[in-house]
Amino acid sequence: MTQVPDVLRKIVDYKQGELEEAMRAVPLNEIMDRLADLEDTPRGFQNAILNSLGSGWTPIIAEVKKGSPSKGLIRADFDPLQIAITYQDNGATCLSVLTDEHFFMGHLSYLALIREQVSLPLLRKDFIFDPYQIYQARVAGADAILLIAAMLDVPQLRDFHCLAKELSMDVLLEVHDERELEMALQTDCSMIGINNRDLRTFKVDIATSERLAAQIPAGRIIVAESGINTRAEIVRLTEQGLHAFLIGESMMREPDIGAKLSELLG
Ligand SMILES: O=P(O)(O)OC[C@@H](O)[C@@H](O)c1c[nH]c2ccccc12
Repeated sequence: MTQVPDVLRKIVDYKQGELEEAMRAVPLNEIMDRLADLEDTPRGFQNAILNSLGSGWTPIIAEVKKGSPSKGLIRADFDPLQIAITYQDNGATCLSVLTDEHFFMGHLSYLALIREQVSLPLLRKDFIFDPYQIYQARVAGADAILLIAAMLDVPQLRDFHCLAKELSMDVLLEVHDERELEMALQTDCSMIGINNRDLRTFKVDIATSERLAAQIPAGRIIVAESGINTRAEIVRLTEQGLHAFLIGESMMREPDIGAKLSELLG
């Protein structure tokens, strides 16, 4: 992990401690028991995106996000369930739920809370570096997980993808530059997310999506992530080959979240 950006390094170091604590509180064998007791199967995250695409609907993965290290508190009146319902009522295809507590003000329990009343597929948005977190995601109610190329190596990406698939979850594999895209293309993850936010500087440039999308062979679903604010940007990115859009902040900042989502959908 020599090239891991500083922020990411800091986050992973912190989360290592959190993970050890979680494993003491709920050991893996207990998670496995819960897994065996699960009655519902995951909702197809990737399929939902394909279905939207097939019917000419812009696939938006709407993010339930209270804050972030770069922006601090984004939304003070934060009711994760109400936000998820609003996203569903206004045409989101999938939801992304931040489950990191310390840096993003999220919580693992939001997945189950939302899952009970909202039928859209849910992505666990977190920093995954251990198989325990993948089992934990499934038991908590996730239908898909995020894997970040900047903090993993190719064998880990392959193994974690495999494990997610065994648990019937989909994977969104996030890249930010050519080196990470190269890694992603060495796996058979079919959904690649291009993060427009540079984790070294926090600068956002949606041209990153356009540049990297052009280098992805046909057959993969390409998701533009971060910094998307307008319908015009979505239209432009669609013309450049982007298939789906992961959007948080620009909706979280609006008093009327549903109206903003409708505007983004065009
Ligand atoms: O709020 P934005 O700029 O619309 O971005 C959403 C999402 O892409 C961003 O939250 C994100 C992308 N990759 C991540 C990895 C971890 C935590 C968060 C993220």
